[in-house]
Amino acid sequence: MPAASPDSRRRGTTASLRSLTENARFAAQLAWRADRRSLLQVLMAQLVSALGLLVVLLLVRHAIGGALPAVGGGPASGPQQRWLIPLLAGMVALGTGAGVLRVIAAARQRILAVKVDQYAVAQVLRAANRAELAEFEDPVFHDRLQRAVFASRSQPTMVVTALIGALQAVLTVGAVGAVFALTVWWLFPLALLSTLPTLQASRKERSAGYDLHHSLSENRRARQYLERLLTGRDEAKEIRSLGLGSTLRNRWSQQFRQEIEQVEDMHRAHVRRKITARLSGDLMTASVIAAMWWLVSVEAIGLPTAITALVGLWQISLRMQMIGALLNGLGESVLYLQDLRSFGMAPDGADAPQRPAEQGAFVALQADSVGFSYPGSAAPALKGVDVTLRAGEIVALVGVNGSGKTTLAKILAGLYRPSHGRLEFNGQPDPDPEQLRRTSAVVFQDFVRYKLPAVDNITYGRPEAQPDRERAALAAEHAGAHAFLTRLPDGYDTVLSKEFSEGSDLSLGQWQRLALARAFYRDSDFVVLDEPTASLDPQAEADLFGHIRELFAGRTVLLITHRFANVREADRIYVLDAGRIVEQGDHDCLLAADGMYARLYRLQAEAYQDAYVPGQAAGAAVAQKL
Ligand SMILES: Nc1ncnc2c1ncn2[C@@H]1O[C@H](COP(=O)(O)OP(=O)(O)OP(=O)(O)O)[C@@H](O)[C@H]1O
Repeated sequence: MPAASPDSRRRGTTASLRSLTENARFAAQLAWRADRRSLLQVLMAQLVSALGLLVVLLLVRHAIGGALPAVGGGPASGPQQRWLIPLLAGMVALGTGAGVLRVIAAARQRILAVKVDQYAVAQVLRAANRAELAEFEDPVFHDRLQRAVFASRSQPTMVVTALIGALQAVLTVGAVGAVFALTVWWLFPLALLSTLPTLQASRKERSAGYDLHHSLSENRRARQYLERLLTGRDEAKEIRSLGLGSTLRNRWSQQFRQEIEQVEDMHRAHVRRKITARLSGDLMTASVIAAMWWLVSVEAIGLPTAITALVGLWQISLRMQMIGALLNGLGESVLYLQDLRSFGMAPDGADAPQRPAEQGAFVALQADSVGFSYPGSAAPALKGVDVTLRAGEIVALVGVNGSGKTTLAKILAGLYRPSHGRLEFNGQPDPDPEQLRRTSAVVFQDFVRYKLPAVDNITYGRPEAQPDRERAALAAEHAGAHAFLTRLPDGYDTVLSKEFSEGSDLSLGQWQRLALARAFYRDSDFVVLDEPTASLDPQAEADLFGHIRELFAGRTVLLITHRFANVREADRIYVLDAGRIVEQGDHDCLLAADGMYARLYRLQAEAYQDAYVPGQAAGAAVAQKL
């Protein structure tokens, strides 16, 4: 690797210094927004205690000056000695005051820390929530998200605490500097010089941890994923059934070992740097003390001044060591804040839950030559797709696995933007995806099971409105969920997870009915049903499709299903193959065309007919056919 030129090193240092100050300012803003009262109180306490130290040092000098004749065998009750007791009493009183102040400041600082944490995590959650769905397909986004989550947890607090500590140290150094200015001003730069090696070592150490953290992002995500697999309730059954536990644990250990090796290397380098810095710093301090000794012996300065200066030197060296240590932590934490900032922190009060569009907002939705490629995928998932949905229609998408049905539905529902071509909504080209999202209700193939009270699982369909239990019950009735929900231990208020006390769980089909109920509750003009009956029993499936026009009267329905019997009633059926529309029309027309739809339909119909042979077991019939 070529060595960096002095010029580029300087540029790098300036840039890192700039980012350090910007991130430090960002941390201060976080603290200000999170709890400005506590912040101000803590800062005031630091200022007052620095002033206290200044006064104490001056008192020390006077006290030593007064005490020396007595120590040296002079009169113990001269005019200077008479001040000694009140001086000492004053110092004790100042010490007590400083102690009380420290207790109050520490408590306020802890409260501030919790609030800063809460504020920073809330910002990340908000930013993650605002990200476009397509971003979740990108590993780089997940690395950034993971680093932002890490940075949001306790890093801002560490930075704020370190900044306050650094401020305290700087104030202390300033106070000691002021004493030096009044006594031996030339000692101050020397004292500062003795701390240079420590500061330099901190600068080198600053970015090493952060760089390592960056390089480990993907490794850590992989490890966390394995941890979720090994501890998740939903995964527990399959992992036990396969006996996969130790394989996954070994994989996890391997992943962790890589991280540990790199962390060890980094810390070995840190230790070497720190020891060298410490030794050279202490050597310099010793030289300053020796110089003082000589100056006193040639009577260039008095003993009280020398002693005060040494106390000051000790204080400075202590504080500068502290600043060095803080700069290490601070430097690293501040760099982490870069991850928070770059993830996109929103101004306060940014987004309220989106309000579904008013009824009657859907007239027509059209896709013209729409193409779509997932981020990082070479092959497009959709190519030149034209579809039209008009108000009140039931339109079906069919096709083999991976033909692009779900992708198209997500584009029509405003979850992805087309990569090519365009959408037209109610005659308006390129509609805002949010407008489409507000108009639609989607029942996903892999719907979310919220481990929350059942009623919330339904009313989350309209998060912006006050939950309406009557409407929730009606939606559940339409979805065939009301009966089993009322039988739960706590009815609609039962928490739907055994992971929480007094929680209950549902069968997969019951969960699917709940997802349907959520869509009914949302009451949108446009409803996307992606395999809405995959887990339903035949009766529930027949109930839904037998009444689909009544249940969704006045709404536009986009239906995706592999069960061809369920799309017979659709006004129009689009057949997708490898991302293209290869056929379209109603059921009869597509059967007459005798193309892909007809072939798939007959295949399914035959399987049902052949499987049922009166007087013979279905399995036997299928086996005979094979
Ligand atoms: N998140 C993704 N990232 C990359 N490619 C994807 C992603 N999701 C789907 N694909 C690819 O896009 C194509 C279309 O997938 P899509 O899920 O739309 O198909 P589908 O017709 O709904 O399939 P199925 O019937 O199995 O649900 C497939 O080739 C699939 O591999």
